[in-house]
Amino acid sequence: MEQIYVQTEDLSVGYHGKVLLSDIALKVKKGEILVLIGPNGAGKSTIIKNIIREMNPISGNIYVKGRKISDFTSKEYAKIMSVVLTEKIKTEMMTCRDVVAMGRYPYTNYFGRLTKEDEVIVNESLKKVSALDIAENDFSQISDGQRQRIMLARAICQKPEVIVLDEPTSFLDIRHKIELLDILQEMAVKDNVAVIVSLHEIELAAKIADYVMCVGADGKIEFGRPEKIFTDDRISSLYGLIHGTYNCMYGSTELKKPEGTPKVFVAGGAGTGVFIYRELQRLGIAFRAGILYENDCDFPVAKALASEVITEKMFEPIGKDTFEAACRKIDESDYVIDTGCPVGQMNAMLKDVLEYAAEKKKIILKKPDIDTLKSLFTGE
Ligand SMILES: Nc1ncnc2c1ncn2[C@@H]1O[C@H](COP(=O)(O)OP(=O)(O)OP(=O)(O)O)[C@@H](O)[C@H]1O
Repeated sequence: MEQIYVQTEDLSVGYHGKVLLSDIALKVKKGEILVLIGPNGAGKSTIIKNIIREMNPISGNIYVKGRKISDFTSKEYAKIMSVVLTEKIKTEMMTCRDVVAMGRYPYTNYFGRLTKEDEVIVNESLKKVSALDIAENDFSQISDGQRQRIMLARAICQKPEVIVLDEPTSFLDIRHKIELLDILQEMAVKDNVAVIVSLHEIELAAKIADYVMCVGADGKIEFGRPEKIFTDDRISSLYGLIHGTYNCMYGSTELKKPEGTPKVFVAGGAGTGVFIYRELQRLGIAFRAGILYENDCDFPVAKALASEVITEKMFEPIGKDTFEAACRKIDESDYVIDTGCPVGQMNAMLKDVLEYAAEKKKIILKKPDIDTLKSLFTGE
């Protein structure tokens, strides 16, 4: 039977009696990953601090296994829940192995002595986060990313039923970010752990979340499946994106489009345009792009950066109307960039577009490198 593991009821959280967030309706089952996303200062850590009992709710309740969290003893809670926070823990003369072993304390005897089995678990946890090589290093003298992995190993070592992590990827390089997410996924799927994690990398959140909680700067909270939450408009308004755009499907960001009247037409497609569009953006040169299908991999970047995109319906040959629309835009341009898009039956008219540009004596740049564009448009 599916079991709701962590759940809130009429929960309000905040500081010094002042409510920061209210009506927090959160639930996670065993084997599920809940990801908290939202802008800086919205309150993700505050929710997490209430779940891990570092703070008390202003009102309402949090339940784990159907029991109010305030009813658990510290040792009971430590056996169920492990926590990975970003803040530095103070340690004196402790090796990384010692810190990881602290995760076994809820299970050790009064003197905190580790059994052989505990030691095996400590080793396995160090191995899981690829940290065996730094196991004997002084914990206070390792990098931020290494420290984050050691703290994860400590949490794994605890063999929890719930793991709560606040921005665990913030200091990790891409390899270790992926490893961390892989570990969380494995804990959820194989070990049936309930995972609650806050992330700033929304592209990663979209990949591992079973459920997402968006915490808005205005205190608005939304909870749902990733496919409902991750829409370009929602993410744009959640983070107040004004200097660029975010594409949920590809998990990519683009900076803002160049302003001004476009004098460049980029004839691209099949991924040949992306670097040209971005270079024009860096140079601040407004441009038009075409003729692209909306399912072309150049399209999302062109849509984000070009002043205008001439498109054709998916899976249709480029039609006469679209060709003529492109020609009109070429008339208004001084330069036409041929990005070298392969031409086949469907987009055969792209060749005609380039021929039209030649007839109209436009300056045609064929597969220009970035230095050529730079010297042409900036004189450098
Ligand atoms: N100890 C505190 N006392 C009073 N206000 C606090 C305290 N800690 C945090 N806040 C405030 O509570 C709000 C939410 O902070 P919180 O750390 O929960 O946000 P967050 O969503 O985790 O942000 P970030 O993404 O930047 O880590 C912020 O306005 C912050 O300034």
